[in-house]
Amino acid sequence: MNYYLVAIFALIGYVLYKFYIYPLYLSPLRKIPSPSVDSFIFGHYAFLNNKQGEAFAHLIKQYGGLVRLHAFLNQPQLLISDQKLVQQIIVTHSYEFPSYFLSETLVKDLVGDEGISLAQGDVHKRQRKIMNPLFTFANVKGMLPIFVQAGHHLKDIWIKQIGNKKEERITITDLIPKITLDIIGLAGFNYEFNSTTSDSELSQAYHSLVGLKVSPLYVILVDFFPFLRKIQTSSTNQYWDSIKTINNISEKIITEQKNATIRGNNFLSLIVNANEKLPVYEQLTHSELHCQVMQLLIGGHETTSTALTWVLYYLAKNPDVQDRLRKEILEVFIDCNHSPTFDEIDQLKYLECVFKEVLRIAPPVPLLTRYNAKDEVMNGYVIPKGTPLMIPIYAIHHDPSIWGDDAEDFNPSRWLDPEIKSKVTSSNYLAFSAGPRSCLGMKMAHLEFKTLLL
Ligand code: HEM
Repeated sequence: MNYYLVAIFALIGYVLYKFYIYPLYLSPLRKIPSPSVDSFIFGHYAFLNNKQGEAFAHLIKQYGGLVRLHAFLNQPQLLISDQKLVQQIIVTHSYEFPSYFLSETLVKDLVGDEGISLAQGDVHKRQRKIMNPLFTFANVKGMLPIFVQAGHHLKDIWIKQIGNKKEERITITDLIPKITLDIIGLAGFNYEFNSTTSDSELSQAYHSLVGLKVSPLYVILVDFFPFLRKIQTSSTNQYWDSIKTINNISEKIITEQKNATIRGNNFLSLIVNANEKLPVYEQLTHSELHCQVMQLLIGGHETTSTALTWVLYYLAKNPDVQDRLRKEILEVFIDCNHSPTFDEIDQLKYLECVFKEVLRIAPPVPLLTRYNAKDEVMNGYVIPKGTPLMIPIYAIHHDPSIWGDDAEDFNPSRWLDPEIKSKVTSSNYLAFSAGPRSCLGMKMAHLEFKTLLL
């Protein structure tokens, strides 16, 4: 009996030490400024769960560029907005700060564990060396007809909705993700989702996967207890069925591209072509290629769709910006039926400002997460290896010390202001991140966004 009691006390003592005493009173991180912890179990989670971007902005203002926060069971994390540290983490010493995922298990299920965003160190360098030269404007220019056609399609559907039903309001949030999914299908791997008219098998599987409602607690617990995903429920069945369908179709797409005698100008074809010319030890393996399909699908459509949705919101709220943009576009495109060329789109300087401004005020990726692979010293504090590090893009993009007192306003003209231009760096404008892990599809997003707005 006494042994049981000792065991129970030892367990309670261990839990108290690991999840309360050590993180809050003994860890070297305790010296870093932090708001008081309001929940023994959830740390700062309740506070951060609500409007996270604004909560981070508030913390930075109050505590500075390096702030300690506590996640579930008080596990410490750092919020880093100090520009020198941001530069070190994502640009100069990027490979010493690998990506951190709240649930690596779920991410691996979803995109596979060999795609570029999960690859680390030398594997990432090798994958990036192959893929980087393919995501250029030269290749993206060839995709312009896909963007133009998608833009016309979107316009036709909206005109029909407004015209027939005489509606004053139409819902735009349903259609934009469908259009960007269709675009990445064609530009990414010559696959027709046709998601505005009918749901293809892949589109159904993809939507059923991303539409799954998963509680944040489940996301955390699944890394500790991966078997939770194997318990048969309607949600886990839907989860595995969708993953299986996506994997089967990705496999079919890759096999088709590999066997094709004439290859197109989509990213997968370009990758397969480049890959074949490399010595075997440098090539992407079959399963690495397989993972890139899901990678492009996820990276390449949710983000652009979010940016397009926000820009339409801000244009609706700011008719003066809308008028100025329309005027600029009409000056270049006198004939509405003329198909825009890359050079014409490139002339539209105010459109460029609108693009940059919407990604500043509403960045589709509002937070970058990393951890330090070895012990570090940051601003004089010792950071034990393995500490989760968060770079709050949204909060940095709303910092008045960089963007001025109107940081909260949608003001594309700020990008014409030489003072603001001189302050913008790769450590404070992070819509596409920066350094070796910066967005691979930035140029595509750029041209796709602008073409759809025309
Ligand atoms: C407005 C649109 C987009 C935004 C704001 C955006 C933003 C980002 C950001 C911030 C990252 C870095 C993530 C991190 O380090 O954790 C990233 C990575 C990535 N993006 Fe994008 N993205 C966009 C569109 C696209 C498109 C269209 C594609 C594909 C065609 C794409 C493919 C990727 C890939 C493959 C990575 C991983 C790169 C690596 O780890 O080396 N993105 N994106």
